[in-house]
This record gives sequence, structure tokens and C-alpha cells, in this order.
Amino acid sequence: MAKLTVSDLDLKGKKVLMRVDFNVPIKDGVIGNDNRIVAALPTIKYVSEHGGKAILLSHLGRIKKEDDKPGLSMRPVAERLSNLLNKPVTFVPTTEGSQLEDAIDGLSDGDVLVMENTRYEDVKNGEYVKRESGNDPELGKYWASLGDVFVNDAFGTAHRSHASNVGIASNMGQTAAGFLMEKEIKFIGGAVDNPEHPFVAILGGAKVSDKIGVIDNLLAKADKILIGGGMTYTFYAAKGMKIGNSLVEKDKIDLAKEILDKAGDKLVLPTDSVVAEKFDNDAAHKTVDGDIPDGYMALDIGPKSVAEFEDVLKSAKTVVWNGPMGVFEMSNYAEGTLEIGKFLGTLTEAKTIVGGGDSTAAVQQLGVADKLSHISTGGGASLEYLEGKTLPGIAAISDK
Ligand SMILES: Nc1ncnc2c1ncn2[C@@H]1O[C@H](COP(=O)(O)OP(=O)(O)OP(=O)(O)O)[C@@H](O)[C@H]1O
Ligand SMILES: O=C(O)[C@H](O)COP(=O)(O)O
Ligand SMILES: [Mg+2]
Repeated sequence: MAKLTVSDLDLKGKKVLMRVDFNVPIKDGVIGNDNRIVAALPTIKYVSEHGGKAILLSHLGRIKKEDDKPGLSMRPVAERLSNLLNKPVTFVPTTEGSQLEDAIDGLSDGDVLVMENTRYEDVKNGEYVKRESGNDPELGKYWASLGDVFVNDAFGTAHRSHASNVGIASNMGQTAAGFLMEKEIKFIGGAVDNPEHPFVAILGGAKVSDKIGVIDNLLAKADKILIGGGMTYTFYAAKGMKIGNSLVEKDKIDLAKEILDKAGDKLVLPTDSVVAEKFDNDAAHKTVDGDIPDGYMALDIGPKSVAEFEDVLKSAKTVVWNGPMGVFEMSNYAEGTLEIGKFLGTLTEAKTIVGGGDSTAAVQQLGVADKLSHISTGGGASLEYLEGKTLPGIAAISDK
């Protein structure tokens, strides 16, 4: 059934709560890639041009202790948004209370406000209370009380059932999708509901425990699953190989074993890796086959693996990629990601979809983004969509 969208709403003079996914790569207050902000502009502009007062909520990174907060403030994001919109954006450095409420009361029609990172609510007085990430009912109710209507444009967060998406929606009469949400559902749905085969999924990155479970479900849908990046070494450990100091999720090793047994040759692991003595671009590094030597950590897939992956990809008709093949932020470990990205760009007969905050940053930074069919703002979200799961953020949007 069709979903209610922002264009179905009467916005004039309304306080429009908008959940966006501004979870962009950020380091020392500097935004690495603003694709997710740019992608939300059409809905923000639409709300503003139609006389709505846009009140934007987003998370940024993950906050588990007080110390995580300063580096994950929304302030630089609000500044970037202001530059992109070419108009002032009010930033409120808090997520609740009179400062926020007064700022909202002071908005004029067409104004845009960004509040502080919704995950600041996950840590209160030094305690990890997960009010946002645990969908605390009081928090969703409170945020809902700040607006008249709710627009959810955060496709990237649609796989989370958090206070700022599902919580607000359950306290609002109606929730509408934004244009980005609508576009993503159309594109990803079109490619993966009935994918053209061979269908190859590429899975890398660092969120091993989050995403390893996805593989199990993907086995039923994809013809091949290529594993790279930090995802690799939990599988190496499951095979009894040496992993040195590489990224590993110890409590997922058993699951990795089960997946390996079930997958047979559907799952393809890298056969060589670029290994370094430290997590540092300038550390001594080399390429090794198989086992990761003691004292080294694997930070990229090696050239043999790239060639083997390309051999699988060359006949693919649908490719979905989430998670970089290595620590592409450091030039010495960017090659695997670059080569795979470049190769996908040559597959003109295939639908090639890249999803994820860092994956998108990688293909854009490496200059291959415009050769791909679709760059999705969803990482985990696009994967779960791909698995055929109902995404709670989408389910909470009203039908037309
Ligand atoms: N071998 C590795 N060891 C450690 N980190 C790695 C390795 N390979 C890739 N990474 C890191 O993985 C990170 C990206 O993973 P992540 O799972 O967040 O992907 P994503 O595309 O951002 O998806 P999402 O949107 O779900 O976050 C990058 O910062 C990259 O440096
Ligand atoms: O980057 C993402 O996948 C989304 O913004 C969700 O972030 P999370 O994995 O920290 O919940
Ligand atoms: Mg990421």
C-alpha cells in the first residue's frame, strides 16, 4: 500500500518534526562526506518553502559514555546544512527542556532548526540509559509533543526502532515519508524485491556483530556473498586461521562457523590481506596470503582477493555493496575498496547499488560514485531491506 508522503500534508504555519539521518562520517568536528545531508535537502526545502517550521532530529555516531558526546555534537552538521541551504539554521545544543522549547516557539514559518544529537539521550549523568536507542516511551512522547506533524526522511535509520523515529510516530496521529525515504524504497525495492540474477552481495566494514546475522538470510537471496573489510577476520577465526590483532567479534565466531557450514561456496572470503603493525597509515605494512601473522592487523584485502572478487562480479546482474573492503580512510589501505569500486563502475549491464555512510563516502572520495546505478543513504537499513525484513521505521509511516 502507498505511504503517506510529505506532499500530502498541509504544512503552512505547522511545527514539522523531521527525522533525518545525518549520521555522517565526522572526525575532530570535520565532516568527511555530506552525502546524507545533501540527500535530505529536497524534503527540508519543500517543508520550508511550504511555510512549515522544520525541526530536525538526527543521531550521530554511537554514544555510550559522557566522553563520547563532545566529538559527536550536531553543531558542525547544522553549520553544513546552513551552507547547503544558503540560509540560517538555528542549532539548539540540547535535546530537551526550555532552551529547546523556547527556540521552537521562536521559529517563523519557513525556518529550520537542528537540535542536538538524539543519542545524547542515551547517556544521562554518566549512565548508559539508552533512552533514544531503547525507544524510551516517555522520550518519544516528549519529542512528539514538540511538533504538529511528523515527517520521517531517515531511510538510513529505518532498521532501528528508536525514540526519534518509531517513538515519535507512535505518538503522532500521522507520520509521512519524506522524499528521500520514498526514493530509497522505490530504488532498493525495485532492485531487490525481484533481483536479476546472478545477484552478488558484497559485505565489509566494521559493524561485524550488527551485520554478520544478515548473511544468514542473504544466503537464500544472493548467488554469491563476497566478504571483505573488518568482517573477514571473524570468519578467519571460525576457520581456525590466525588473525593477529585484526578486528574480530569473539562472540560471533560460532555464528560465523554455522554460516560457513551452511554457505558452502556461496560465501567468498579474501585469500590475501594487507597487514600493518599498527592502526596507522604510516605503520610498517605488507601483503600476506592466508593467516595474519602475530603482531599485525589486517587493514585491507590484497590484490589476489580483488582479482577473485572481480571474477565473481563480472557476470553479476545485481550487486549490492555495504561496508568498505579496508580502512579506506588511510591511503595505504584504500586500494581494495578503490579497485572494487572501479570495477563495479565498469559493469554497465548490472544494477549496482552501494549503501552505507562510510561506503558512500568511500566511493565518492575515490571518484567512482557516478558510475554506479544507485548510491543509497542506508547501510544497515539497505541490508535489512535486502534480507526481506520489515523495517520498523518504514512500518511506522502511515498508509495513504
Ligand atoms: N580490516 C578492517 N579493520 C578495521 N576496520 C575496517 C576494516 N575494513 C574496513 N574498516 C572500517 O569499516 C568502516 C565502515 O564500516 P561500516 O560498517 O560502518 O560501513 P558503512 O558503509 O558506514 O555502513 P553503515 O551505514 O551501516 O554504518 C570504515 O570506517 C573502515 O575504516
Ligand atoms: O549509519 C547507519 O547505518 C545509520 O545511521 C544507523 O546508525 P547505527 O548503526 O549507529 O544505528
Ligand atoms: Mg558506518
